[in-house]
Amino acid sequence: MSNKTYNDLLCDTSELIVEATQADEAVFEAGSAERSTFQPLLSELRIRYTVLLSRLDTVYDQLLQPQKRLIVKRLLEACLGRLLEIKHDLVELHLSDFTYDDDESLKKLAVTPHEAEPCIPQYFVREREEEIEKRKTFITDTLIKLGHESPKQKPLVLTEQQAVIIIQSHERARQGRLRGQFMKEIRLLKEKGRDQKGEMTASAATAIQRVWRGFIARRDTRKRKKEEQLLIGMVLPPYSESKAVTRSEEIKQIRRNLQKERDSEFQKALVEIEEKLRAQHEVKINERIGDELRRWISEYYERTGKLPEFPSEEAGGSRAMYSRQGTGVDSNLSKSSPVSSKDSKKSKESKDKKNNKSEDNKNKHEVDDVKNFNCRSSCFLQDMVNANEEYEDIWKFRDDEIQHEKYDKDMIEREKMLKIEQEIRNIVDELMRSELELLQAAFDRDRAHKGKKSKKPQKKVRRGGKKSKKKKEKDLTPDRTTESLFEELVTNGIIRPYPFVKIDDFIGEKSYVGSEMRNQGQEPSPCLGDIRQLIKEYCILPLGSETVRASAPLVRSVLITGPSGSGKKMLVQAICSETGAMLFDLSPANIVGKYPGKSGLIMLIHLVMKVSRLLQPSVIWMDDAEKPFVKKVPKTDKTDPKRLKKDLVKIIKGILPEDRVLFIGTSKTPWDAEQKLLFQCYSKVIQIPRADYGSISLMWRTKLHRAGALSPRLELSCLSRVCDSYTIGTLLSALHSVLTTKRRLQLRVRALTAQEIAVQLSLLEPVYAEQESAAESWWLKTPMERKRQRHLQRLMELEQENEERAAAGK
Ligand SMILES: Nc1ncnc2c1ncn2[C@@H]1O[C@H](COP(=O)(O)OP(=O)(O)OP(=O)(O)O)[C@@H](O)[C@H]1O
Repeated sequence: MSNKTYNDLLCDTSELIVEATQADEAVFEAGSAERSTFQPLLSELRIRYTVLLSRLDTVYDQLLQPQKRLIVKRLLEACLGRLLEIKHDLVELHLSDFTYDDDESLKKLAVTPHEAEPCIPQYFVREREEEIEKRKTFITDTLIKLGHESPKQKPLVLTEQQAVIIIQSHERARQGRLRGQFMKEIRLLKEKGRDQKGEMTASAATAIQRVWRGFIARRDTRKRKKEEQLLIGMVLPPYSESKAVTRSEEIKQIRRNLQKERDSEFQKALVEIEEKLRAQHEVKINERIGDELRRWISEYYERTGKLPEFPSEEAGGSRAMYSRQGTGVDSNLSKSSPVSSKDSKKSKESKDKKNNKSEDNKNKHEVDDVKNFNCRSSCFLQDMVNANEEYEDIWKFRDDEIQHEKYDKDMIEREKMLKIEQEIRNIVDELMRSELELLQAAFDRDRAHKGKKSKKPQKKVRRGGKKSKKKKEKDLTPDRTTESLFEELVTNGIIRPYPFVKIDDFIGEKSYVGSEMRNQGQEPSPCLGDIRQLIKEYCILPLGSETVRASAPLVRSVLITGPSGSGKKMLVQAICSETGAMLFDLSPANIVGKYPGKSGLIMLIHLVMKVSRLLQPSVIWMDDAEKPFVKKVPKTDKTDPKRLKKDLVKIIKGILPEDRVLFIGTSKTPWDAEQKLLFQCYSKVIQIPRADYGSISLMWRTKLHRAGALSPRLELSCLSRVCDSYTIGTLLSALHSVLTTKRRLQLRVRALTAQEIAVQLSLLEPVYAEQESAAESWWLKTPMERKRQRHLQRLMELEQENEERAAAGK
């Protein structure tokens, strides 16, 4: 696709951003309202931002102009951040982590449920490709050095003679088989000839013709039927990448390479233009600012009879001094965002409410809290509006096709001039400050006053005081390089390599009736597709971007639970792969015998916390997460699982918003743990539910199609029905045992049947009803679920009270 395609797409997206942000601001203006009012509004906004995210991702991935890309990235990150904020608002609204899309909103925006699932921006990994590759190679090399991992198998290298011998032997075998077949046919013919005495008659020729024509006609009909079924989507096309898709991927890659070229040209130009401008203007600007300032100070002195106070650099320097003494308040400073002004109003309202202590009002507040909802203020909305306005002002109506999407020199010059002027102003300000101090001292001496203390040192002390409040962790390894710490953790098996898994490979349908059920007052059970979306929203999207992680609602730790084979490990690997994260394995079984003793444990925790920050984004993973908190350790367990019991909370609480570090626990039997301690550690709990019919059916269709084993003879719906108590992992292992190499070769002549898989499945373990009911009753004890139940109960009580009051009034 061409530059024009992506520029047009960006233009359209910009218009959609205006629509979305206006709708968003309207929601903020609504203030506090009933919970039911917010549901469709927030759901619609979530879908809008999801669509925007995927459009902006496409544009950012393919756009060439480097300066335009900077704005697109700002838009992309703001959109991502706002999407996460809305998600957390929806969670607060429903008091459930699962947020089902409103049917009406989907229809209104003409979006399918699949499109309403957020995509993972490609830049998360693409912009760090080299770094990720280097780290992977480092891990593999270290492991090979230690003899843990066998080196990759080298491709088979043959001499010409060896190759000829292999081809010859295969060719001779083929000829032999052909000759054998030929001889067999001759023998059969001879035998037939012996039986049928007499010559072939004309009726025999007709019989042959009839059979042959029938065969041809049936074959053509079958072919036409298949084509028609393919056209209307009743049958899936054979699993092979189409040429058009391959070609479009190639073109995309060419554009990405071109993008890199444009970017390096841009970076080079930034340096060159800055140097040139400095050489031309530095001295002149220096003199101009100096003269201006001196003139202004002397005028001020003449007007007021005293010397002005010079603001510090953080307070804006001489620019702030002009605006403060001149027109009054700086217009920029006074301009506050609609969102924040709303907030201040809201906070004023809430303060007023607090002051009112009458009994009636107290009651009303409680009712308000239960029935009403208030959206949290946004850190991203204003930035998105600003970036979009900037795009509209600078780029929307410009035709860059002529310049082949190269950097804009004038823009760089303007920006660099501003930067240089600011830098010089800071230097001149510093000079002026000392000149003013000298003048003030001389002035005071003249008037026989004691010199006033300047404010600057005082401020310094205060600021220093503030900083010292922050507790600094003791660095136990101050003299070691990151590389040596990295190597140590790899050697000890704490940092582990992981296979590349895409989150979209986690197969599952979404719940299509979720929103409808909620409207009817029932709580729907999520499907596997909803779990995939939740993992994206809580784990992948915040971890991938530094800006988003710093300002979006913080999720420090997640507990993923589910029976064996439900895909817990797969999800952890997908989180790491999609964000290019380092995987630290703190599973009890993995740390047995490593870093022994109390001091060893302190060192282990220190290393994990330090290196995970240095190599961020990082995922700290603990399998069998319930084990540190079990009440009684079985005697057969030699792993000392309680080693980390006391320190886990410390590790998790030590993750700050600016650290792109996520703690993930996975567990098969979370109910074995002491619940209070478990929930102290994990702020979010994701339980993988029993595989639903839709997800199982989708999984069979996808996997069998890929294996080339899908045929009309295979009863897919029957097969999906009998699989309903197995996890996807178990189903896949059954398929794997059925589809041996020999069976694969037979597929063309003997199609796979559901029975074959079902027989294999009967040998494997399903998820037993006891385990399912244990999981269900445990789920009711999770903090979010408890909160939801309390809320529902309070709502019912209030309704009852109202009814009673109404009855008493009558
Ligand atoms: N929804 C799914 N879509 C595709 N593959 C899946 C899905 N769920 C599980 N799998 C596959 O099933 C296999 C087992 O999954 P995994 O090892 O992640 O399960 P687990 O829950 O960690 O099991 P355990 O608790 O026994 O360690 C993996 O090959 C994984 O790819």
